Amino acid sequence: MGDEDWEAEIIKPRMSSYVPVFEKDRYSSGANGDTFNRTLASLSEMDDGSSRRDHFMRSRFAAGRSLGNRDPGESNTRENTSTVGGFRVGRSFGNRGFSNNKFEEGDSSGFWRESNNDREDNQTRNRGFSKRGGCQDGNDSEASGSSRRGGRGIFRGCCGGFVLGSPNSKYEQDEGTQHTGGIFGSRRLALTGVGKGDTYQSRSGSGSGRGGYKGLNEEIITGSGKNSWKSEAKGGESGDTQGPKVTYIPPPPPEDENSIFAHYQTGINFDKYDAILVEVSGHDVPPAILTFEEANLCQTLNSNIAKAGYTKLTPVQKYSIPIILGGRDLMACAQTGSGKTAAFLLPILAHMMRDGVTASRFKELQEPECIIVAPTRELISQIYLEARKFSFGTCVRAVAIYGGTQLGHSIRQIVQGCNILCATPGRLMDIIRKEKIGLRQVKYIVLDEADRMLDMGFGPEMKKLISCPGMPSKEQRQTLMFSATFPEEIQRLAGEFLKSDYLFVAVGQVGGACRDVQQTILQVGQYSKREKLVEILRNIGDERTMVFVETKKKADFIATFLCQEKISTTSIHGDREQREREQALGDFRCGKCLALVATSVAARGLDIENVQHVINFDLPSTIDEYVHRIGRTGRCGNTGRAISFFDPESDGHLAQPLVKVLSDNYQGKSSLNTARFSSSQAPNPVDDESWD
Ligand SMILES: Nc1ncnc2c1ncn2[C@@H]1O[C@H](COP(=O)(O)OP(=O)(O)OP(=O)(O)O)[C@@H](O)[C@H]1O
Repeated sequence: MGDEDWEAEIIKPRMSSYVPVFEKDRYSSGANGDTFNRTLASLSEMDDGSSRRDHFMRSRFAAGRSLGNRDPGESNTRENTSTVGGFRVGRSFGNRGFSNNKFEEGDSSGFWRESNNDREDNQTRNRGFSKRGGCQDGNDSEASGSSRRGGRGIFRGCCGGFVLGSPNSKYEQDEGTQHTGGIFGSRRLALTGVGKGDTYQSRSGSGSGRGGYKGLNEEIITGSGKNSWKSEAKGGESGDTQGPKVTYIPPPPPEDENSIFAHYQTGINFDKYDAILVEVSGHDVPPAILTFEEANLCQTLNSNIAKAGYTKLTPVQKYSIPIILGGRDLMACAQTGSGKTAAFLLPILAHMMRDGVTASRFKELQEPECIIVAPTRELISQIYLEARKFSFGTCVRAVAIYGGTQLGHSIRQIVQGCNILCATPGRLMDIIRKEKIGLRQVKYIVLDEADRMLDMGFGPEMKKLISCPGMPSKEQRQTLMFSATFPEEIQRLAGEFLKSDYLFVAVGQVGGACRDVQQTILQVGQYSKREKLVEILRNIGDERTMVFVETKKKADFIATFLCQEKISTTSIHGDREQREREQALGDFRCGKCLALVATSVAARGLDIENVQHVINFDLPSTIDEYVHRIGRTGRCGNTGRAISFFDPESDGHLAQPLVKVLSDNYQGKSSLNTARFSSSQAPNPVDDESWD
């Protein structure tokens, strides 16, 4: 594609922008609280197209909020409170050029064009494959569809290598779908070659599988590792109906204080959070706090905060904590890695301490006061660990329940006492349906990554949850929704779930990428991606990298490929057993594997120390997903890098929003919240994934 073609591509109006409703008297604030009046970010500064879109989106937003019995016109008069600071504009677009976010090679498209000779490329690959050896012909039938998982045992015996049933070009096209026999045949090899021992074994004592793949005496009795929330919701794990029965019991997390409070350091840009503009929309906004002391938390909480290494609030915490302490419903949107979890956990815990809840294993029915729902098992697990950390030494007990683990284990965890229930949607509904918990005491519902849950089709389940028998009405409970992106559907949901006087906190640019992540886009054709990936990973050396691909099969394939290239790699995706997923994360966290190949299942929320790089081997189908993925690096003031392979053939629809995200990050506009990119027009990215 020539430059002209490229430009033609990027100006195609494929995505719409979004502006939350901040109209008159808008004033904004930096997270450090000095105030100034600011006129509405001038829409006229924007091009006509975006102004029109923004106008459109504002109407949508107003409509969404009116669902909660609001006067439909109210959104336009909604008070907006903020303080100032404004974005530090120091990342000068002019002076530093693209030093923070790179469009390499500076052609008019701004994208770096890799020299790309497909024929040469294919030849190279041919050589590569034959050199690697281990390639076997055919036998695709073993790989096919539903029999694949049952076939793991068969493949276990394979000695690895790729199965090639076709020339490379065909193979490349099919790698995600056709040759799983080869992929799974080589899975064991992949991780065996990589792992220097099996961390899982040492944790669980079960399974002889190497490097995360299913061991011979694997406990899981399932025809599928894919225990989607849907199957669970139908009783899939309960044993009541047909479906896989999962017996995996996750190893308990370490209980010593050092492990509970283990944390990584905030980065050099942590203090720059203060310069981020914060907007609060709604009436009677409580003033932001500037220090933890101002939150007036009890001594134990303060001590836990100190032990966790938190000395200073992040912007989302400065605003959200007083709002939640004030009993208000909240929707908060803040950049990835900026401390949203503590922003909701701390005030909830403070209330619980004040109200005096006590977990007791002697209660006949456990009735949690707080339910936290998030879309993925790993994220729930992480939130649970945070809850356990902050509630350390208190009478509050947090419990995590999620799919892919034995239902009985979840129930046993609950009956030992449960004040804060952290759950994936499928498992939660299963437990509720089985009447293993009572809902009458629920005072707080937190929907983390709420937009993702909607994307995944959890909307009806979320609605079911709030209308379950016994669940206090929204007037009787506090409902909190958090995310780093903010599509319009979520605003509609907010109208249903939240009280009509809820507050909306937007930190930085809604839907914007974390500014501490240097973004690079490389134009790489499908057939050159693997070579490019290896080249980059070799240059990266010892630094931890997450590689995102589009499909589960491709994740295995690429992980295997990298292992064969002697790059220690593991993979995580929805077709892996939960045990395998946890082992993969564990291996990556502890540095045993330097690369983690993942599908979007790992795009959200995961907080892994020292992930210095994210590589989008395949770009996701939506810009929101892109923002979440690259947010796995550059967390908590640390810097990170994201490199994305852009294939004009398949990623054309992302060109325009990518350009916008990158240029917004550069410019450090003070006109924040002026745009975001709707994911609604893009295909749903979750088809290939299971999320419970
Ligand atoms: N005030 C603070 N001081 C120091 N560290 C903090 C503070 N707040 C949060 N952190 C740490 O920053 C990291 C990121 O926090 P968290 O996972 O809550 O971010 P997030 O905003 O939820 O990210 P994402 O959007 O990706 O889910 C965590 O390791 C957390 O412990």
